[in-house]
Amino acid sequence: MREDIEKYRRMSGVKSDSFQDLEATPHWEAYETGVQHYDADEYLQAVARLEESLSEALSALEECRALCEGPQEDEDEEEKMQPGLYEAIAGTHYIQVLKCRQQCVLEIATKPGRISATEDFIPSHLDLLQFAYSQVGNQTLAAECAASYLLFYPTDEPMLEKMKQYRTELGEDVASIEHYVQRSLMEKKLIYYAVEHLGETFNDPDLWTPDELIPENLREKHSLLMPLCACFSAGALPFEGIAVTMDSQQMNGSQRVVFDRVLTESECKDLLRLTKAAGEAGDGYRARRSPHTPHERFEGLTVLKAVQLAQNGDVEWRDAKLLLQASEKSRKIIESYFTPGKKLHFSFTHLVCRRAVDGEQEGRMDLSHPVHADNCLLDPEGQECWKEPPAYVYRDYSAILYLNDDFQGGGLFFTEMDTVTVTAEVHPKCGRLVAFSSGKENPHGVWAVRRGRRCAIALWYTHSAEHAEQVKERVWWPCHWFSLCRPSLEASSLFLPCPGHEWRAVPGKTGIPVTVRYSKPCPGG
Ligand SMILES: O=C(O)CCC(=O)C(=O)O
Ligand SMILES: [Fe+2]
Repeated sequence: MREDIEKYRRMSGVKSDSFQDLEATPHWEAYETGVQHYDADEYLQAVARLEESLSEALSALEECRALCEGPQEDEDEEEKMQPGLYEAIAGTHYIQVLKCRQQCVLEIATKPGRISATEDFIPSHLDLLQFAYSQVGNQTLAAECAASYLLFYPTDEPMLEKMKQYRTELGEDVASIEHYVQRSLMEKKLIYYAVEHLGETFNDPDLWTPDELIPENLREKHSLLMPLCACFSAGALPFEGIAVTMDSQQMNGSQRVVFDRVLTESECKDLLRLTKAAGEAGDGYRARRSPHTPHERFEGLTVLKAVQLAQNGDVEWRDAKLLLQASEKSRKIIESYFTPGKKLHFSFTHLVCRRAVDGEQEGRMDLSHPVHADNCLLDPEGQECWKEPPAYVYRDYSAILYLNDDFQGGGLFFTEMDTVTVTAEVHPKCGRLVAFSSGKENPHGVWAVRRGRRCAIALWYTHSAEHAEQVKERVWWPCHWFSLCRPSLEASSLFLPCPGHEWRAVPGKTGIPVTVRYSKPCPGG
């Protein structure tokens, strides 16, 4: 259904107000139209709608807070110790009321029908309003919004800078936000006291809570929830000959990059040979059509399947090995470029081809892959991307390593959150690796493949060891397949020996096997 809506949205003459959200609440309705006006540089309309949204949101918040009074249900109650009188009053009742009040901000920041909240909902209103007011020449109100924003983030440099410019024109009316912030801080203080001394737990819904207020042993956990600030500079790459062809700036976005010469022509040829097996025996969609469009056939092969095929003698070992090497090489490049010092695990690896179905290309309006983000559900009207299932929310970085260019169409493109304003395009070719963060900052899609077959290795990475790709971690690969053995692979206790070859693990100091010895090299090794 989402794809259908996206298709209608692309049709000429269809406007955003042709779609009506029957579940919208007053503040959400105002917020979404406010943001749309803001994005269209219509600042006068934007301020009106965002002011309305802010005031509706604050009154929805009051209503929600009022409902926190009265008996509380505690899901964990059974497991807790029976409270004494003091704990009963302080912990079981009062702290529960405070926690409930604190959670209200999540309730109002969650769009009806969604399960996750928009981060920083109230402060982001102030940020947008501050800019919009300054654009319409109302410096006094812009200053008020900046001052209100600073109540949440008192050390925010860009806002402090703006504040300096506005200072002379500053009005006094920041009272409602000041009250909101002060009251919330008092509540947090009490809750964190209960967390430290009464064994309470608390998921702080706000990003702006000052560190000093959070007990030291909880700080790191809180900061993990903060948005990741990735490093944009290329730095030295661990592989020679690889070039950065386009960076975020050249691609008009953030956390986007294109590398060339990651594979040689002959490596592409070998991997394309493997894709033939993907068509015949892969774990894509076999003879069925693409999951995205009936005009294309989609073939896929996972790493585990490639190994199984190699074991059965259906594909060459060295081609299966090349698939693994190429994915590891890409992982290293991307880790060193975007997150130096912070481990990126494989989340999923798929060798995929999209083939135009003969005779069905006339008047195609569809895309080979509709516009989407890789770790959240895009909501173009709301200019949001919901990090909730069925999206793969744990994916942090995405990459596509292209194998060929002998087809028509099939370009990768990035858009704004509206899914229609194209900001950058990447033309696939052998050895070209495009990588980008998997979130809402990078909506992307693939133009229809109108002729021929477009093949690539699609790669997704995660920081979360918990969500690391099971296949690669389960398979014990021969060490000589890599120039450097991967600790995560070495530490694995299951492995898949090459047929007829003996494998032996040599325990390291910690008892974890660190080396793999084998009696004879694997075929193709
Ligand atoms: O093949 C491409 O260029 C992009 C594919 C993609 O975005 C995806 O599979 O999520
Ligand atoms: Fe994608």
